[in-house]
Amino acid sequence: MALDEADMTLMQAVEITHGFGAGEGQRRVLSDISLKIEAGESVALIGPNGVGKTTLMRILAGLLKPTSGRVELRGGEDLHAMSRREVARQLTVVPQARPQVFDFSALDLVLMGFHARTARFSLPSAAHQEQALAAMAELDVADLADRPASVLSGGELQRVLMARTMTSEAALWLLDEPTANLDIRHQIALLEQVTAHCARGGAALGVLHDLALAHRYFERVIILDDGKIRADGPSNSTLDDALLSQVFQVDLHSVDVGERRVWVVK
Ligand SMILES: Nc1ncnc2c1ncn2[C@@H]1O[C@H](COP(=O)(O)OP(=O)(O)OP(=O)(O)O)[C@@H](O)[C@H]1O
Repeated sequence: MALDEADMTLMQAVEITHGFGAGEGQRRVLSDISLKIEAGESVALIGPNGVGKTTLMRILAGLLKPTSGRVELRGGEDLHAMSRREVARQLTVVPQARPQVFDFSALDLVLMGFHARTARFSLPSAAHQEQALAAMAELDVADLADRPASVLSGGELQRVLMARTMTSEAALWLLDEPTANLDIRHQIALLEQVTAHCARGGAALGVLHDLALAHRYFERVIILDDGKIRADGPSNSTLDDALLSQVFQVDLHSVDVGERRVWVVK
């Protein structure tokens, strides 16, 4: 049975505006952001430092309430009125900031991906342990299962958090600079998981600074500049040299290498 449009839309943000601080001193960070993410879409969010990418991701994850505007999940439900557990059934987050991981082992952290669909305080089943270890193996961190999460390196923790995302039942993955701490092999392994997830009918919105990775692994690109959406469309057309040069304020020139595209500074 084909899904109707309401089922295909995993998230819709409507006229999101956000400022930090109160009253006269409030500093506007996001203005009038509207976007929709459909099942199957891989979307990269790019833009210069400090333009509001993480702020937008936190709002879309339900971790920050916008000054005005609304975020709806499947069926038009208001994200900011839902419980964390309900939200976790629909979306999962790899945060930019290193989270507080207490005394959990790396495996415990991955098993938290099952939290939204298991009874509170229940012990993980053998099947869940197996799935968690399989996700860890995909990202080359299975041998770290028993290591305390607090001692993991930045790149190891990043891959463990991604393995947690892979065990979640949530269709929408929100990834804030998921490749930031990773070497090139692990960047590719992680982004291939994103591609596979979207091919299975999931969706992902990922903040990236690497334009070549955005072009290769994401079908759609949103460019955020000065708190506003400057462009939103297929990667091939949105990642335009003139627009990128203007937004990033350096003279960028793209070079095609087979099907891949890289950017050099002129
Ligand atoms: N809690 C806060 N209180 C006040 N200002 C904040 C807060 N969080 C973020 N900001 C400011 O909002 C602006 C946008 O920050 P944000 O982290 O969203 O940018 P970003 O696009 O993700 O940047 P980067 O590429 O450097 O990660 C910045 O100027 C930042 O200093």
